[in-house]
Amino acid sequence: MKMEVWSNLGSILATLIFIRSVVREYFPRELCDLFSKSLRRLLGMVSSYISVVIEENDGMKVSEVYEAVQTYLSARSSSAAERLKLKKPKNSRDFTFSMDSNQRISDKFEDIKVRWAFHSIELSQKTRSPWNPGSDEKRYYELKFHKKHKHKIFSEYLPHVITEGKNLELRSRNRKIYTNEYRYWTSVVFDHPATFGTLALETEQKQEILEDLERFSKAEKYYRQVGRAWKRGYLLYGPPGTGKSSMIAAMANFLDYDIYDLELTQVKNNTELRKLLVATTNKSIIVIEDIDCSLDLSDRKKKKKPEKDSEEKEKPSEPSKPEENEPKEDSKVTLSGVLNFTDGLWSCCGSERLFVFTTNHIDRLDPALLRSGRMDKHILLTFCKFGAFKTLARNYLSIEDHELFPEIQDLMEAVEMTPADVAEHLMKTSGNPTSALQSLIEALRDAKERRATAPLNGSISEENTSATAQGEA
Ligand SMILES: Nc1ncnc2c1ncn2[C@@H]1O[C@H](COP(=O)(O)OP(=O)(O)OP(=O)(O)O)[C@@H](O)[C@H]1O
Ligand SMILES: [Mg+2]
Repeated sequence: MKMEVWSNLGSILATLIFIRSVVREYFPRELCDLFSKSLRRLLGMVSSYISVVIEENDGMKVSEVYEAVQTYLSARSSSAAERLKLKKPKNSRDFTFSMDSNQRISDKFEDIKVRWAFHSIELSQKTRSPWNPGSDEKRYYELKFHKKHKHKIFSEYLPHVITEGKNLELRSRNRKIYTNEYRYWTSVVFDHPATFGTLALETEQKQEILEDLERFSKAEKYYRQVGRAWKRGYLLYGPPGTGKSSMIAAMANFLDYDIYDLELTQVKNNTELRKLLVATTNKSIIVIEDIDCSLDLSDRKKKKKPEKDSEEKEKPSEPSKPEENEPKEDSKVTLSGVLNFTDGLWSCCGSERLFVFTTNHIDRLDPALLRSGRMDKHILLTFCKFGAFKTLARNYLSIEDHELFPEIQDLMEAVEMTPADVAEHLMKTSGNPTSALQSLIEALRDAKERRATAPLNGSISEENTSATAQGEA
């Protein structure tokens, strides 16, 4: 009896599905949709399984969810599916597998078993999407699971699939460095070799920065819990050649983030700046190098206070709120525009982003940029100390120790030399560490001598010498 009911039901459903395909071919779209809806409702009533469909097209672009599901499943399908498609996406380092049409694979989440299927349907001229008339196929993934797991699938499994898929995508693609040309970002593959291993820093400072970055990258829940956008600001400051740009590259390599190198002088006004921000992706470092040079802070201050007598002009201007200084017309990038970019409501339109500003002159920055909470971490990169020198010696000369090290250590305590200049000496004679170290010692001795002969109140200018006496730079 039971068998009979099922077989009758089966033939009714088969008939309905057949009718639907006929309706699709010959009747208006509205009627097809209505019929499909009713059919789905009927199927839902008799089946204890639920199907979720994830379509490729989401209006005018490929759906992000579809892409994440595709990547997630491609990692699983290489072992589970019977027929696969092999491809190498444009932005990817590796070959990837994807399911072929009508292939199915199963997946397990905790103790729940689900089934995925991939479908590709040829579209007739009539049924092509108006958004994408060039596409002659409709592609979608179908997820099937038991009704009783509905809540867990929607609240935990699907978010897990999407996050995992996006992470896999990020890991397999080539990282990029973007720069802005007027209103748009253009990119090239980012393949900078700097890492925290090659960066010459005192061990404690390096450890602190690494821990900070690691904590940030794992703190999504924490940021949500405390009601803050998941972003962090770093201000790297110090003399030229101390490793600010190298550190940004090392950060990107450590976190596996893209870099957006924002050239503020190319941005017309605050509105363009906001558009550029909105166009950046998550998991990225947004960099403004030499912030003191990119933003004409002094000019803004002059604008605010029209006329002063000569005595007043000598005095340093009072720090003031950036909003007060904004020019009336939206004609250029202002400090408040930059602060809104990093801090304002728009800054939370993405997540997992670092904002890194660099400067050689922290004293020239507007206090509004420096106030606590704005740039979360201020990092001073300075002259090479012995700990940092040992990293350079290891990298450039492949040595851990040398009889000349004690003399170098003494000299470095008395003389300031940037890591860039130390590296120059170490590169001079490849394959002969002793003569490279001797060349460095000579330069350090020269600097020490200059300090001894320099007038007491005179300082050796940064521009004229690469190594200066401690405390006089
Ligand atoms: N701390 C460092 N560790 C390793 N290499 C360094 C370090 N600092 C500088 N260098 C070397 O010196 C070169 C210049 O360094 P970098 O461009 O990072 O300096 P910077 O602080 O950004 O200078 P600027 O202020 O002029 O932009 C790099 O190519 C790098 O090889
Ligand atoms: Mg630099």
